[in-house]
Amino acid sequence: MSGKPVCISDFEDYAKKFLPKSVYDYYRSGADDEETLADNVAAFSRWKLYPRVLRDVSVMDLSTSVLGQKISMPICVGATAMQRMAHPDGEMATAKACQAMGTGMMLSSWATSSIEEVAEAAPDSLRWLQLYVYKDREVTKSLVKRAERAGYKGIFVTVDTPFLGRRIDDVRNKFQLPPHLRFSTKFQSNNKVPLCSEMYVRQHSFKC
Ligand SMILES: Cc1cc2nc3c(=O)[nH]c(=O)nc-3n(C[C@H](O)[C@H](O)[C@H](O)COP(=O)(O)O)c2cc1C
Repeated sequence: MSGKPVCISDFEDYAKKFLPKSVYDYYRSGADDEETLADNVAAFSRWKLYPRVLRDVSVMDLSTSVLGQKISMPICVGATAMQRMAHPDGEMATAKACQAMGTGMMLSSWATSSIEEVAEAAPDSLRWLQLYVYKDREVTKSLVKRAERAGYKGIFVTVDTPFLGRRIDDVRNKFQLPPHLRFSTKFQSNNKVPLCSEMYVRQHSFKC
């Protein structure tokens, strides 16, 4: 790659060159044999955009709405943990970019910038909070309250992590959050990837 990255594979090459190996591996890798990761990539490549010719494209509008909020295009940023490992501005920079582009961002429960820092950095951005349901319901409640106070417009409850998938690269690298960073939810006392089975509800159902 020469010059600035222009497509996703360029960004992957760029990240591989500049990030510490364990950080790059965390962002890149999937669980076990990475079959689901490969399936997801294949699924995206099955989407085709059909060109339509002889249409008036002098004015183009990709805007749509999600959960009642207008966004400039049908693309938002999903929850992705520990963004300050890649850049000191981390999640705050992502929120600013989403604000500039007029689209939404979901802040991870494993963010390295706090709910309030992200809101302050991009006050006009459309923000949601991704939430794991903690066994300690007071912890869960306080996260929801903080998000509400900081102007987040919704909560996305993640229920697929009562156990974390075994990411082989992370096991090999003994991955943990670099010592200069902290999990911003403050409910994690060390830099190890949260022990989901200890902290989070495992009997997710409509009855729990
Ligand atoms: C590096 C990385 C970190 C992620 N962190 C979170 C997270 O903290 N919380 C969460 O609910 N999902 C997390 N996800 C899952 C994504 O939000 C998303 O659901 C998943 O990557 C599938 O979407 P995709 O096919 O567009 O990548 C993460 C994914 C990646 C690749």
